[in-house]
Amino acid sequence: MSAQRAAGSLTDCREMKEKNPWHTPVTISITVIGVIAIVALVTVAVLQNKPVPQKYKYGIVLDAGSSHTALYIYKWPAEKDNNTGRVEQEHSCKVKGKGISSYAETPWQAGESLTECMEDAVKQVPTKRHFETPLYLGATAGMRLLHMENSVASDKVFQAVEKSLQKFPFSYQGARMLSGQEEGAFGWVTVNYLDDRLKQGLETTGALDLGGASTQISFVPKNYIISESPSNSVTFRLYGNDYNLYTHSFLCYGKDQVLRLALAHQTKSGPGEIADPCFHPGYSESKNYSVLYDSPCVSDRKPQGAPVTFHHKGEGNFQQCQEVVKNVFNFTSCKYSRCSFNGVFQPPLHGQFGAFSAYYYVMDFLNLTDTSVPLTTVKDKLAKHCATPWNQIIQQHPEIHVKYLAEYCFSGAYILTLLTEGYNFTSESYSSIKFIKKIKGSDAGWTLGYMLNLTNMIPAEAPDSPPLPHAGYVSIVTVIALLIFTLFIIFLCRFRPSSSKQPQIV
Ligand SMILES: O=P(O)(O)OP(=O)(O)OP(=O)(O)OC[C@H]1O[C@@H](n2cnc3c(O)ncnc32)[C@H](O)[C@@H]1O
Ligand SMILES: [Ca+2]
Repeated sequence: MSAQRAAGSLTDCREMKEKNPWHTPVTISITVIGVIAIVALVTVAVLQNKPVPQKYKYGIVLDAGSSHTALYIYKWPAEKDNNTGRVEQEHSCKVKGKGISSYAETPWQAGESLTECMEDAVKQVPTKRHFETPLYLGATAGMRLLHMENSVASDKVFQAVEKSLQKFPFSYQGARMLSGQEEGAFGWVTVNYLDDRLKQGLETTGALDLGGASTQISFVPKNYIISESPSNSVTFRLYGNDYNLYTHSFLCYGKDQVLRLALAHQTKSGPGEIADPCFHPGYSESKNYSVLYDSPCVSDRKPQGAPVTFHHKGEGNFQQCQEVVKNVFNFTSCKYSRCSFNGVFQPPLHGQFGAFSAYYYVMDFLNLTDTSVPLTTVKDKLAKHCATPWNQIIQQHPEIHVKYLAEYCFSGAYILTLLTEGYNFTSESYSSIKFIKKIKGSDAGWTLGYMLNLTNMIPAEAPDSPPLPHAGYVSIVTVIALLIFTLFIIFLCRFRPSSSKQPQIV
């Protein structure tokens, strides 16, 4: 039946065409107008929704660390700063010289030291964006120690830095000291933001940061209540998910301060010579007692009647070095259900970890960033490195700073002891640590998390579902246009204007 009807209507259409050829002026005009209208509709839709060249906004953060200062420039799409655009690192600049806390006696030099990188930033950020680009400086453990030692001196350093930064055309937002808790938490935010774990609500990665003067551990424990030590708990609501983060910063447990602690332990009785298992055989340097003890981390341990200098000699014995390093930890007291060291609460480790800063520098130099290598092999490799004569080490690595070269054996031993004895990583869980420097082109560290927080760039609630993507939009408009076109042709075919039929009937 339906086939007959279809055949019938085809015949009708043919008959009509024979009687009323399609090329009458009216039909041609209507068809041309229809086609033009549809082409115009599709063109406008495509052009209107075509991605325009991206414009960016910028933000600058200065990381005033204990050993040095670094400047980071971040950028994000200008139209999407309502929490949907991705923030990424555009540029970084390493300030020449030491950290700002080292200018306690000449504070103006702390401000001066930042000039070169700031001038670089002026060139990197497009001029028309300068005035709206926020500029932050955050100081970490070096300034915390200076503040403890001499708060007047630390205030003067901040004033000098502030004066220097305000001279630049950016939107200066202040220079301040971060608490250890903030440093740990923002490092965790950075790592998980860059990995897209927060937006997607995926299981988060813990963050391990090893600086020169302090070290941080931050992770979300599994089914473990942190409330027994509220100072270690930070709660966040990000993209609609709640996070209860454990974080702790150990002041004086950065790699430079621990080296002082370890040396101080070996110079208890103030000898003129120290045979140090953590330095290479053949290493021999004359060092100053007052320089070694010039830090609140060790100042109370200075031996009475010590000579002015001591002779620091390398022995190159990894096992003995580990024993020396263990002495800087206190494992005896713990008033909580469980502790890491020095009586600090720590819940059981959970999940994957990203280890950055000195963790990366040291393990990268030692070729030990591959954590699929068993811990025993790591220790064997480190033992070999420590036993290598100093003159051979210098010859093999002429391009590396001698101070760093001399300390890799010690630093490697410290890192392994901190991870295993300090934080309780086992041979199995050690493989859950990834030694990282950058994630998708941005440096791992607290600065990005700090800026995201201060600019409210991570919303507490998940943003509304994104609008239709460009391709989807164009496809839908094209399909609708084709449908209209088809209906139009059918209409032309079947319902011709009666005025053109009339004369034929007559
Ligand atoms: O977090 P704080 O404690 O304030 O310190 P920082 O921010 O200055 O610390 P960094 O992470 O920059 O560096 C950590 C340590 O690594 C050292 N360091 C930097 N680059 C290194 C490299 O290439 N090899 C070895 N050590 C390096 C540096 O001197 C510090 O002692
Ligand atoms: Ca740091």
